Amino acid sequence: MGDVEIEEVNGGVNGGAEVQQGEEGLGRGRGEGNRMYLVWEELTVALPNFGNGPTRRLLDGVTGCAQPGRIMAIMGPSGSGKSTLLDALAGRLSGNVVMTGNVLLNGKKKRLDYGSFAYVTQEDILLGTLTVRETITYSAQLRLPSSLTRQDIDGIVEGTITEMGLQECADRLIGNWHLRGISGGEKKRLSIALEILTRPHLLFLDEPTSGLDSASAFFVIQTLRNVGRDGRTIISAIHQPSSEVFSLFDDLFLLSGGEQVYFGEAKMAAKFFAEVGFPCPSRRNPSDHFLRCINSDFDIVAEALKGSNRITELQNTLDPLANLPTAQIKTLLVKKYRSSDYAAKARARIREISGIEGLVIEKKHSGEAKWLTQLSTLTNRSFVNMSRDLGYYWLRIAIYVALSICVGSIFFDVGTNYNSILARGACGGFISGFMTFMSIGGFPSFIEELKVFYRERRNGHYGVAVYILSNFLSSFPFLTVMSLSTAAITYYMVKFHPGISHFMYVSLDLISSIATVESCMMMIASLVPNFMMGVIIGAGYIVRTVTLRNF
Ligand SMILES: Nc1ncnc2c1ncn2[C@@H]1O[C@H](COP(=O)(O)OP(=O)(O)OP(=O)(O)O)[C@@H](O)[C@H]1O
Repeated sequence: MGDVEIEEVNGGVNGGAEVQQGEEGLGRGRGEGNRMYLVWEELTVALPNFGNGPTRRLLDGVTGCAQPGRIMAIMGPSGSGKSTLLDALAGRLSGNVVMTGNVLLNGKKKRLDYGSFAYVTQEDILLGTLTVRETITYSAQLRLPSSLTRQDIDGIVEGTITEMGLQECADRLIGNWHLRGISGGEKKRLSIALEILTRPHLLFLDEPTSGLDSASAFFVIQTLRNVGRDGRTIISAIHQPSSEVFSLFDDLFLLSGGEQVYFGEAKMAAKFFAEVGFPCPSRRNPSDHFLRCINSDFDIVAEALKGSNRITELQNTLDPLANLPTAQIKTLLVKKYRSSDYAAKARARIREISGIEGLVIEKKHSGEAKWLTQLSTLTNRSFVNMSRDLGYYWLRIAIYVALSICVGSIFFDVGTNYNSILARGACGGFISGFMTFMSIGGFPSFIEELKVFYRERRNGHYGVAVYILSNFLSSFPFLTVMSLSTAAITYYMVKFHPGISHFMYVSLDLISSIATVESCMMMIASLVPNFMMGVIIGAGYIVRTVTLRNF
């Protein structure tokens, strides 16, 4: 695939001009500003087994580097450690693994801050109740500088929609458990669009083409390549790209079982394989060939099937791989690579990059949108999500109304004499208790929103405080409607007589009317998960800091 075609497509994206205009608005010209050189040396990630057998190495002393203006593919069979490598570089490893080795950013051993890079995860974590355009617009409002006008932001949003080929589905809902929405491939492209929106200087992508057809995969990687040309550093784990897609990558990092099989220029990988004795047949996709050489997961099956007609037939087509188990091929490749010119070249490149100093690592756009803008955007987004998600509040409101009618019927016109005091107390206790416990009904939707919060927080889109406050504000109208409707119905059924002078009646009636009481209870119930989340995140920070210091 030649560069001519790439230029043509690039020029054809009319949104590109708008994005460029937006970027100038951000004060970033082509190739200017924050350049990120990333080096990793002897990186090992181990999973301690705490007494039950040996420690498992998920990555085994891998070394490589990524440069601005270049796009790197991390390839390998399933389970070879691609996501683990991305997580290790981005400082996102989970707490149960131990990392050793160096990760240098612009020559310094430095942990990547929230907001200094973007990460597109393998799983698409989105709010299903929003449309594609709304999702990108809210994200732009949250992160782009408040100094940009509404038209500038709209221009950037439309440009990104066009770049990712999302025009057709721009006004369709993403979809959730009760709404059929956009396809898996469209969700994937939307996830990428959200992260390239602000043109991050360092971008990690975990399998950005999974679920995409070959044409979409080509356009997505081509867009990333165009983004990279502006001096951005792009690292992407990828599963078996087509030969056209493979040709778009500048560098290749090949992993198998956590071991480094190759690191260097992507176009030289085929030459390396040929030199070791495994040339890529002329009509085979090079990435297919590499993976077939190093995927040893099915050696046992192949051994068991040896001799059968089918496998012999298959073996003939696979020549020269036919007579060697892939575990041996992999070991040979790993050994040969270490002593090869490609490894020497890579080491020289790494030494050169490690010496680069003095480049400032600034945060991406975090904090560039004003706190108040973030608060109003998040509140607005959360309110729209709550009002469109049946499970968040509407189902509960319906249940509360039905319940108030039932309870009101039981205690209908219970009277105001001495004997009704206990009945009124029971009614109040039942309603307030039920309302409090039913708040758990909103949890599944809340958890979905929480996942989006985690993704955005880890990419530095906004802070914890602004999220908690926005969540509280957006839920306020629903809690009020819920409490007042329940109170009003029960109130009417039980028949409150405000003229009665007996203090006991008045106070018990007040409880049974519950407007104030459950409002408070519901608010507390809504605040508790938020508060607990704050505590968990705080504890996470402390544990993470202590763990990192230990390395
Ligand atoms: N935190 C962890 N705890 C336990 N095992 C882990 C952890 N992280 C990764 N692994 C294991 O390490 C191996 C490599 O996982 P990883 O997700 O990096 O592979 P991958 O190459 O990205 O695979 P795929 O292409 O299927 O996504 C897997 O066997 C996985 O189970």
